[in-house]
Amino acid sequence: SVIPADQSHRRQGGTCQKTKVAILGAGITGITIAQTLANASVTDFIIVEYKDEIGGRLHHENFGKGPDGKPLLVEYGANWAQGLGKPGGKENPIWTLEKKWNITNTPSNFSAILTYNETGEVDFASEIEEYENAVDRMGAEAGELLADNIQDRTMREGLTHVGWKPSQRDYPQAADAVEWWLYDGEQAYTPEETSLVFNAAVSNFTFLQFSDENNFIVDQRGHNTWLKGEASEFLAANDTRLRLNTVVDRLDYSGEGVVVLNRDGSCIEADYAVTTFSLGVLQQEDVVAFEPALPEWKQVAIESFLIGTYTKIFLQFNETWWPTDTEFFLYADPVQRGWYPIWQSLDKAGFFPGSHALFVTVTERESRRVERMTDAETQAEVMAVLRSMFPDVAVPEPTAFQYPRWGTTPWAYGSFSCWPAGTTLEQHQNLRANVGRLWFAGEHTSASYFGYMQGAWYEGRDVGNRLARLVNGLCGGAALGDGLCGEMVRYEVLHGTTEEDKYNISNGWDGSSFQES
Ligand SMILES: Cc1cc2nc3c(=O)[nH]c(=O)nc-3n(C[C@H](O)[C@H](O)[C@H](O)COP(=O)(O)OP(=O)(O)OC[C@H]3O[C@@H](n4cnc5c(N)ncnc54)[C@H](O)[C@@H]3O)c2cc1C
Repeated sequence: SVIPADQSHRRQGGTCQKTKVAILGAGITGITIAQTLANASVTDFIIVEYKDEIGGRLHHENFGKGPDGKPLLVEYGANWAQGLGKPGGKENPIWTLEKKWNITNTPSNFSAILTYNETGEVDFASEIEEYENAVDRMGAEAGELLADNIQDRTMREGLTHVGWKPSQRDYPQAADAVEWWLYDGEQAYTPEETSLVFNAAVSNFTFLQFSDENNFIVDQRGHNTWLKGEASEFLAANDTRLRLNTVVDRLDYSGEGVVVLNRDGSCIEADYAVTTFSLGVLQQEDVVAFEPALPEWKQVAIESFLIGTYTKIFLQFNETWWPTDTEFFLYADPVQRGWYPIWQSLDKAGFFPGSHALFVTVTERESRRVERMTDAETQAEVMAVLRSMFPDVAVPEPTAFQYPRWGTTPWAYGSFSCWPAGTTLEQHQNLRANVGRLWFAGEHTSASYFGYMQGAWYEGRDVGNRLARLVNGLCGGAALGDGLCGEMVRYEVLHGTTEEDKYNISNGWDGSSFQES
């Protein structure tokens, strides 16, 4: 029979360490929760982290050799501060922190782009303009759907409805490439798979509310430097409240608090626990076990939302043989949409001059495919594309070739979340809501900024504030979901938009499906 986590541990002779709040994960969300608690004088917390450092999906690796002979540090995870802010307007909190910790970065110029197909350079810049105009029209329509509580649609339908039909354009492959670059390349999913209302909204919150600027991080200390900086303001060096290299296996919330059982046999008994694990980790069967099993409304929410995979494939050469006066190269494959479409040169002023490096990005299905291939197999495909893009250049073999496999990384199982078509804000709220003393937070719980660093930061601050008020006994008589105090609202039964009496013959419904046989 299954022995409850805390008992099995006691039988091994251990005792659980007691704390008020167990923060599970030391990414942006976890560190921001701890900081918010510390600011509210709640210092009795423990942070448990799988990796050997703070940062989570702010994750870098060494690659090839930089001009100084040392390895180049490249970001496998978040690379752009997106939507910085306008003078006099609201600033993206992430941008504020990047500046505070002097993170080296450079503006990315998305209009510095050359376009290619299998025969070499071909100008299809007009497709970019056409797509961007369609997106403006689509955004206005999505706003009306939201305001009027009209049923959500897919992003594909939204684009079609305003006249963007890639397969009916003069050069469909080019239209596909442009659409992939500006949509899949941002959301890591296709327009067919994703929500019109909520993906239009997430784009507006970041790129209209803040600004449309994207700055690329090139800091050779690593992008996680700002987060480590923030942590250093409330954690001492070697602070025992930060447990690195510790994997959470099981969360038992059957009793008064939450028992966190770790793979190394240690355990923590907390008044409250908050998991900041990615949606990918939560969706994995048995990676983290919950005791008792999560309620139906929570499980359905976890199953409903999407975690995309976004793969940057890095290449380095002995020389820079590609044009140096641009930043991006967009490739329209004759057959396959999303086939090694967007290339970015790193050998540029402000990036890594003299590095002879560039990277190509793929998403979702193509990501899953390259993740299952060997480096050599992927390299052969990548080189074939480069050679068809640059037929007049004797393109040499790379001296270094490397890419992450986010879909199988055991502390992430994917890159960042996205909102599927066919669900509601209430369903998303169920992703956020606590289950008793077990809380949930992360970029995926952000309704307005999912997929972005700012989503993780805002959710961390919100849950940190709620937990601080609960621990400090400040939520007195607050009702469930009341403002910013106390537990979060949840929807145990999600109704569609169609009342039962509308399932009738005038709506084309064969009434017999609801009758007893
Ligand atoms: C490839 C890629 C590109 C991206 N590009 C951008 C970008 O350009 N701009 C942008 O704004 N955002 C970008 N993002 C998104 C951004 O990185 C995330 O939104 C943000 O970092 C998420 O922070 P988090 O704290 O919610 O989650 P995480 O960073 O995933 O933190 C969760 C932590 O939990 C830990 N953990 C997981 N399982 C366990 C376990 N069992 N036990 C203990 N610890 C565990 C993990 O190690 C991790 O440290 C990108 C992400 C990826 C992957």
